[in-house]
Amino acid sequence: MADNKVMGESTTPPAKIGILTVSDRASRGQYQDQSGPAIREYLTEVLSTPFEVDYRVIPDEQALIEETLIDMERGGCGLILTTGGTGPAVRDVTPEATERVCSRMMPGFGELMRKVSLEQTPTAILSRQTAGIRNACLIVNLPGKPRSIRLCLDAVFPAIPYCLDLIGGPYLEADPAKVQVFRPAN
Ligand SMILES: Nc1ncnc2c1ncn2[C@@H]1O[C@H](COP(=O)(O)OP(=O)(O)OP(=O)(O)O)[C@@H](O)[C@H]1O
Ligand SMILES: Nc1nc2c(c(=O)[nH]1)N[C@H]1C(S)=C(S)[C@@H](COP(=O)(O)O)O[C@H]1N2
Repeated sequence: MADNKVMGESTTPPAKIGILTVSDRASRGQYQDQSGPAIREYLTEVLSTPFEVDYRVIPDEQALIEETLIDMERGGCGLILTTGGTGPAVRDVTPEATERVCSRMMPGFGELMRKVSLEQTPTAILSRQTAGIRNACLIVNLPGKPRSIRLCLDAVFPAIPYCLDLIGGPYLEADPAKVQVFRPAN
């Protein structure tokens, strides 16, 4: 029994998680990206299963966002968290890129993040953040503001491991003291 557990643990590869910062200015080095590192810090804090990160910073160019999401998914990412480019400005195109590469959308993620964000700031209504599924990969948009990252992830993270189970993605467990993930008993 114990041997099986050790064998199982040693053969399960770490989950691969993409962190994609979409920001013209961060990609040009005009300011340092804080939102991507905030996502990585959050994952490190809450996840109790091993994971590795594919982190990239790119400008708000729809074709490039699509190519990068596809490349991350083909590279084995089972979860991709984007930040930035969800607003109404002309160059904000992350939701469009997400929709283009996904076969199915998961609108509940954006709805819940906007709900909790609106409790803190009225400008949350301006985020068009969404989520969707490409093959066995879940893509979730977060707003660009560094302070939005923890709030939004605290709201939707409980749903992410079970969603990944259902689409054949990587198995994730979280520290229950940090995030209570929900999985039905059967
Ligand atoms: N990834 C980030 N890292 C650090 N600060 C950020 C980041 N994204 C946004 N911000 C901060 O939030 C402010 C407003 O965010 P907003 O979403 O409007 O960014 P933006 O102006 O669209 O970014 P960009 O022009 O670089 O694409 C920015 O001026 C910046 O101070
Ligand atoms: N939690 C939270 N959500 C938020 C914000 C915020 O500060 N906190 N900023 C809003 C603002 S001002 C904008 S314009 C939109 C889109 O931001 P983005 O284009 O950087 O994704 O997210 C909104 N959602």
